Amino acid sequence: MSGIRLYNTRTRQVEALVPITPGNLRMYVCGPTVYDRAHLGNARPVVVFDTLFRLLRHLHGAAHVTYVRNFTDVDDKINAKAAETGRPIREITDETIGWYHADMDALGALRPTHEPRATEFIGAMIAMIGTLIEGGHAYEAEGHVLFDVRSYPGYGQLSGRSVDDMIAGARVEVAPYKRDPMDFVLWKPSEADLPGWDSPWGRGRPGWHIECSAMAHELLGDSFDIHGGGIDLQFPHHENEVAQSCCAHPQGGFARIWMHNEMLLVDGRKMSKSLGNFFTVRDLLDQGVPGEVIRMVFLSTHYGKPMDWTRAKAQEAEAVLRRWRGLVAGIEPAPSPAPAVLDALCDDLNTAGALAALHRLATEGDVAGLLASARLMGLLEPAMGAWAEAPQVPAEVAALIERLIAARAEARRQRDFARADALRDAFAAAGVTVTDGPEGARWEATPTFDPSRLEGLG
Ligand SMILES: Nc1ncnc2c1ncn2[C@@H]1O[C@H](COP(=O)(O)OP(=O)(O)OP(=O)(O)O)[C@@H](O)[C@H]1O
Ligand SMILES: [Zn+2]
Repeated sequence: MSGIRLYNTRTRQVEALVPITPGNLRMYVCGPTVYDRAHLGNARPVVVFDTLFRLLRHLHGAAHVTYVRNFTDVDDKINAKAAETGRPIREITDETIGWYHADMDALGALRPTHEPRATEFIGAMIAMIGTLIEGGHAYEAEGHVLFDVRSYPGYGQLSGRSVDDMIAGARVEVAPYKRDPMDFVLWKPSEADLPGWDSPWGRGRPGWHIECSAMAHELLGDSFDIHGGGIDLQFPHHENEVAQSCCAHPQGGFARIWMHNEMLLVDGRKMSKSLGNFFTVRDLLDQGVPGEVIRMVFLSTHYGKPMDWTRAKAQEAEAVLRRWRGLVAGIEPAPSPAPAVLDALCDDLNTAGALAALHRLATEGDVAGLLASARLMGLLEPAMGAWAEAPQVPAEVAALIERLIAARAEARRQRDFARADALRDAFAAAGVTVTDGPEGARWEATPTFDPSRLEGLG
């Protein structure tokens, strides 16, 4: 086997992944800012880097791979949400992290080795900013600390632009306290009503970029193997991370390989909160699209290509997964994944090629190989298959269930609890779960579905 090759945004070529420290592969991926449900675009890097994480664990052993994905839990968008809702920040961030875990678990994403919260690493950020000031790479002005981009000759290398081009092309915030318009904030003052920590520069809070540099350094060291995130973060976020980390720890190289996933688009534009053209992962799950289907749709396009979400893609993925789940029922997985699947994944994470290889295994009847290989990609896991076992409900039975749910609601309104309870018991006997929610009751047929138990109730 040839080992993993990955496209490195920094060098603009495909390179072999050779661990910096044998037996200790390290990956950092920028995680979410936690103030709202993740939209489907936010899930793309999760699935992409989870698939890479699984491949690395397979090749190097689970104990030899460290994957860090942070939570940005100090940010002006979070402050705005707290001001708007009157809720405590910690309550908002805790709730959002809970949602994030539930939604990404549903996509079959493994939890990273470490999920640091930025607020737990403020000390490391302050120390790093201090080092940058001492080294002549940052300066204090009007309670702010700014990074001096002209002090780092490598600035712009990751995104392939010169500082002067960036100034011309980017919307940079001009502020009187900046020496250069490209200089960016490491630390900013906090008014009394905003979260703040004591620092040598007064009570304040960190800028977004220093959060990732400090957490990556604390958990992974001066140099590590892979840094990932969406291509929308390449500039300025990742360019700034490189500048901060390489200037504070010049003995290290920070990230060796930079990997960027392309965007999930809606009508040709990036799905994003600011454009308002988004739907959440939870929306799809609530509509009955299984997490495994969402994962398969992502895997069917190479991470380096833009893609969109369509109903047709979801239906196609669902049909394939249903067929494969039928084929592997009761089968033990082969001891190892098929070489063709591994080769495709090692080739710059060619997930579309790997899925094509899965199709060939299915056609050739190698179901044990299909199962082992699919599981390497986070598909056909037993825990994710409940949806595929759910029986198909004929339209007239579905209509009967809807009528009975309405009848139960009516019985409750009439305080006819005997009738309401009889209907509840009948649903249970028929293997239909009914969940009451804010938008009314939702129902689902379970594997023990037996519509005959509903006869004579309507
Ligand atoms: N449309 C998209 N397609 C793919 N990845 C995306 C998309 N939008 C955001 N991401 C990625 O999601 C991850 C989490 O980002 P974050 O929580 O900062 O959201 P965001 O970029 O602020 O989203 P938005 O732009 O909608 O506000 C990042 O790696 C980012 O690159
Ligand atoms: Zn980051």
